[in-house]
Amino acid sequence: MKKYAIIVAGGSGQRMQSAVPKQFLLLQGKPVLYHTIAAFYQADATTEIILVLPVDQFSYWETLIAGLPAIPHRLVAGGNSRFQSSQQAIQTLSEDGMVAIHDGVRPLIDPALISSSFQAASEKGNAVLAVASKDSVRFYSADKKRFEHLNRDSIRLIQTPQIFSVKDLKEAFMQEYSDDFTDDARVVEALGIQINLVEGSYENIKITTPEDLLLAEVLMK
Ligand SMILES: Nc1ccn([C@@H]2O[C@H](COP(=O)(O)OP(=O)(O)OP(=O)(O)O)[C@@H](O)[C@H]2O)c(=O)n1
Ligand SMILES: C[C@](O)(CO)[C@H](O)COP(=O)(O)O
Repeated sequence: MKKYAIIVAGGSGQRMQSAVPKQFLLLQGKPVLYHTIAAFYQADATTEIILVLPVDQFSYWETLIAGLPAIPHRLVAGGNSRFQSSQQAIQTLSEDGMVAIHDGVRPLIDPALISSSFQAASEKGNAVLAVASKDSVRFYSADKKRFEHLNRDSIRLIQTPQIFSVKDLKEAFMQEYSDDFTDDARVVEALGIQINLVEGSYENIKITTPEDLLLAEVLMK
């Protein structure tokens, strides 16, 4: 089975507010993004890795990785939204197979979890990583105009990678954009396809705000 990994890193990192785009910040002396693609390469070196970056960051990225062990990958230009960034990469897929879409800023993904998730996706049609909430949860009731308690056992926090067939992704990303397309699973689900959640990892954090980088540095040791 042909495997692809689309690593989306086309965002602008507004919540991080760093001078250097967050995907290029260093963890253990290497760019966040390098750790991320290395995990997919380590999971299976035959996976075709597609890296989505803003086009004006292509040359900076090439400079950054020049002295590091080479990991084969190709670059695709990102779009204005995460949906568009995934879409641009999906349009370049030429063979049937399974595709893991993963946030470039989740560098702590475990290669073993990547492999087991590809296996789950090939058996069930798709696989989306998720973890239970460790905190109590409330949701806003627009009717009652207040936050109400929710049983946390009924909640899952969604992570990446999210793995689908090339066929389902190509069809899903022909749909018109909707505001609730906050992840690729929601786009595929909008076709009427059931999403198969698999156990993610609390270490698979997304580097979103400055304290996440400190945590990632500790977890990586
Ligand atoms: N137009 C976009 C927006 C986001 N992403 C990617 O989607 C992942 C998750 O998004 P997030 O953490 O929100 O990154 P940013 O959009 O960069 O951050 P922010 O929302 O704080 O601006 C990131 O790897 C980000 O680069 C992308 O490829 N293209
Ligand atoms: C895809 C994602 O990481 C799943 O948790 C998340 O939805 C990305 O959201 P963001 O607003 O782009 O950070």
